Amino acid sequence: MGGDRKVYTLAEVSQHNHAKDCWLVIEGKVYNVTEFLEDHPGGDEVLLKATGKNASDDFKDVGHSSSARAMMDEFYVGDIDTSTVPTQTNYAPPIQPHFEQDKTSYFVAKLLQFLVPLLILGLAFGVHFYTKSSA
Ligand code: HEM
Repeated sequence: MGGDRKVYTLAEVSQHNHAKDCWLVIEGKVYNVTEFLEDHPGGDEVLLKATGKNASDDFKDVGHSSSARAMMDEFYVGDIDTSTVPTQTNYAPPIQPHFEQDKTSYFVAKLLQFLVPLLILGLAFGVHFYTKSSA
């Protein structure tokens, strides 16, 4: 709100990280919640811990009400330069390489585990009958 809509870097916002001067970054916007710390139903501690980073997920995880969202306008001081925020909220599922790999070698190993004892058995029988008939 107000006349000067500013774009801040995360480094700038991060300076305001204590009880007497507390700024938050939520969904691309910068909020000065210093005056709100004492009144926040979730307490000042969580807000102070959410400074210096993208607090969008923290904010969303709580499931804030629409009236909580409406209150935010009051504290809005500007926007964040998103290029200065290291981790975006886009969630990338972890890659599990050992499950995605080619399964051929695993299959061959299983096949051998099954065939080798059979081969040995067959060989033993073969030798047994061969030696018997030739004796
Ligand atoms: C400008 C930003 C924020 C505003 C205006 C705000 C406002 C509120 C309001 C009005 C409530 C009461 C419940 C509701 O209406 O949803 C609430 C609860 C809560 N808030 Fe926030 N909040 C803000 C940011 C945050 C952040 C960044 C966090 C987490 C790091 C947080 C954590 C919580 C928690 C844990 C509660 C639950 C309290 C309880 O149910 O006991 N809030 N907030």
